[in-house]
Amino acid sequence: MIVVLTFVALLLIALVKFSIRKHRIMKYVRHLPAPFEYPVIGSSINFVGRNNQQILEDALKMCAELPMPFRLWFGHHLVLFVDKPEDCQIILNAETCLDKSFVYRFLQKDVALFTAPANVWRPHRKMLNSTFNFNVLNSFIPIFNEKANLMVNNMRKELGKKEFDVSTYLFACTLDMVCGTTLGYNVGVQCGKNQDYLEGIEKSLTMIAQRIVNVLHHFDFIYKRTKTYKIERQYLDIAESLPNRIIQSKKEEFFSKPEQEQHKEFNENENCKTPQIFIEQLFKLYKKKLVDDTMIKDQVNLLIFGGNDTSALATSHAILLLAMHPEIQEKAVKELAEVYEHEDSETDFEKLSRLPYLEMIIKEAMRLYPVAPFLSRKCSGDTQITDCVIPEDTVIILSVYHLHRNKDIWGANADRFDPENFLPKKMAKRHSCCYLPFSSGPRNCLGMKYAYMSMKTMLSALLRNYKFSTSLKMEDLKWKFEITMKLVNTHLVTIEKRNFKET
Ligand code: HEM
Repeated sequence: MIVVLTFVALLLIALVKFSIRKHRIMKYVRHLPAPFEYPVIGSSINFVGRNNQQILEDALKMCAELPMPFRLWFGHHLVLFVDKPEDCQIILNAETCLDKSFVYRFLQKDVALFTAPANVWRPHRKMLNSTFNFNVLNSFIPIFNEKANLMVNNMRKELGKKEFDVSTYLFACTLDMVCGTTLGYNVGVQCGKNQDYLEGIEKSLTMIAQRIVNVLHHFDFIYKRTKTYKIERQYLDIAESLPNRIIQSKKEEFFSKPEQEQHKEFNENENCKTPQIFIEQLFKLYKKKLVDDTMIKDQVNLLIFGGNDTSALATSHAILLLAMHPEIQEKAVKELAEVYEHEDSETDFEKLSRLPYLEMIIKEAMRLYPVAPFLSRKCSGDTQITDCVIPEDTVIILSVYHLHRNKDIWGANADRFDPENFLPKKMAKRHSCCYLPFSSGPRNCLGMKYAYMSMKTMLSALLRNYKFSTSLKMEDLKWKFEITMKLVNTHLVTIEKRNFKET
């Protein structure tokens, strides 16, 4: 009896506290549109029992129907959706919006750059910025070449066969690339090795996404008692044990080197041929006591997760769109023919920089199908945007998907695939925050330049060797939320050998 009474009393206190807080906060945002909501639980009930596809469809529909900014209550969280470039610019650059929202907690990497609270993130970002500078990236090109060539060779077995999911090749290739450049280790996924590692990464991201959309599972004391938690843990263990083992052995290798080599700083002016592996740069920071073991593990694991999933998806979308638009595919191949002598010529930085049309294709693919359709931040202090003051503690969702399809910005044909949208003269007239596939501001994607270089290397190798076709149409495509925006249909294409020299 006492237990029940205590529970009821605590519940009442919590409710009163919540009502006072809600009353205080609502005065800032009451004038904004909102979907239907129930007392106390707000709109969260609308998401209960919905799967990852329905959740994404519901969220996209809600954002299309309600003018932004709009507000909703998700349990005790006030959530504000925005999509105006001016608002995105304010939010992504505000000191008060540098923290990530509560959903990033479910990635369970509290000290990685991607998830860390602003005070932990700030010094780390400063230290890690240089680990992705131009010369370091340039040193990765031999790894990109090797892995992309392997993918082209592996894909040969699909010649003359029926439709296959091209993304399976791209996921294996980007994982080999990102492990090669991050860990300095050949995981050999494209050679059939460590398949469980790739599966572990994919499945754990799926499980984390399922947790995000299941409100009850947000509470650790409930979630940790579920079967889903045990399965997620198993996949995470698989996904992390390989990199953790490699980190350990690389660390021993690094610290057994002579002292002067450990301290050797990367010479930025050297045209380096040896890849500047990310983990070795972290060991140098470790030696200076600027990072510890947990940070190294979290940083590396999340970098591999993030770098692999995003680049593989964006490149798969680009291939699928090119398969749907043969005339654009041919135009891209014409550009490649002006830069490369043969279908198997190696790529280098100079060649990649002479492929503006290919870059416009990648940008257009990410405009229509942004890998991260929503970005989320937590407001740590009142922040003025165009239509309201965002109160402290609000969760902000930037709808990149709607920003990228806004007809006022992209014109009446915003839903069509047209790489010419990215002609410099057209982009010059648009707001600097009209396009956010890599976010913007101080917390933008650290790997943006890396991603463009790796995606261009993969696409240029594939398009020089194969002609892609598909029976899928843009209107057939169905999407689901799995941390990133994934294609339900899968990236089904057929390939024919391309006669590149005759292009
Ligand atoms: C097409 C490929 C990629 C896309 C679309 C992409 C997109 C993004 C986005 C949208 C963010 C911000 C997320 C947020 O604010 O919630 C981000 C952050 C980040 N990305 Fe990427 N990314 C890509 C590839 C990569 C690669 C290849 C790497 C590294 C090898 C990387 C490393 C990072 C890191 C470290 C952050 C956290 C930055 C910070 O908070 O300071 N990304 N990325």
